[in-house]
Amino acid sequence: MLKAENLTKQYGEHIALDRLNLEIKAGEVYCLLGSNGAGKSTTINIFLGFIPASDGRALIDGQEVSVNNAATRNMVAYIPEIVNLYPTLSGMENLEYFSALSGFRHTKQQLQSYMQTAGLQSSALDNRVSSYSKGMRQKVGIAIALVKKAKALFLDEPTSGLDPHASNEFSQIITRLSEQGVSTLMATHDLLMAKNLGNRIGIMHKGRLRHEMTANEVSDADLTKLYIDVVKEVI
Ligand SMILES: Nc1ncnc2c1ncn2[C@@H]1O[C@H](COP(=O)(O)OP(=O)(O)OP(=O)(O)O)[C@@H](O)[C@H]1O
Repeated sequence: MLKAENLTKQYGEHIALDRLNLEIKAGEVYCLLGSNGAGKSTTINIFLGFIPASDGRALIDGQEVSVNNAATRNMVAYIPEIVNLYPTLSGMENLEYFSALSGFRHTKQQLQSYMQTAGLQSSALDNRVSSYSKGMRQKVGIAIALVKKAKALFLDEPTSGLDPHASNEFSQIITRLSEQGVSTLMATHDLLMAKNLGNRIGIMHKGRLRHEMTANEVSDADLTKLYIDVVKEVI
């Protein structure tokens, strides 16, 4: 579903992403770990078509991503740490707006049911987004992904700053979406979350993917050690 082939991003002399090769199947949750500046957001931003690759290719469902490719953009949803919504509109109005922007027309009832699936309490639907917590904004982000029928989800440190309950709720929703075949690429600093939510884990350092593993082949302690060894360049 998602494929990176020798994906490279260079800023002048600086190589932010160095020949990344990655494949994520339908329904798979892939967690990218790595210290600040490792290249995680760069990878996500290229897949989203926000920035062009300097070399190599990013493919979504066999189609090559480019900054102007509306076809790949329509297949994806993006949830960053703080979901960008219109603060003076309500959650429902935001959902309605983003739904229309993606070319979908839904009844109010359908939109409400997407919000419900995303876990947003019905009493908050008509409140202005400026009053929403981080977790509530993310639920609207999930509802937008549902409305778009996104095939791939890109998450950039989505649970950073969420309380454990909100973070757990978020994981449950991602798991449900993955069971429905949605592929997820998530950048995170949360090793425990990567282990619990991810099917596969990659550790990046200085633009390169240094280690890849399936989540259930590694213990929490081993993952921590591996991570530290990679970022300290012991291995
Ligand atoms: N617009 C830019 N111009 C120059 N260098 C950039 C630009 N954007 C990113 N970089 C560099 O690219 C490298 C990778 O950055 P990236 O944001 O992908 O890292 P990251 O793994 O997401 O880090 P973090 O965990 O801090 O979000 C870093 O060295 C960063 O300084």
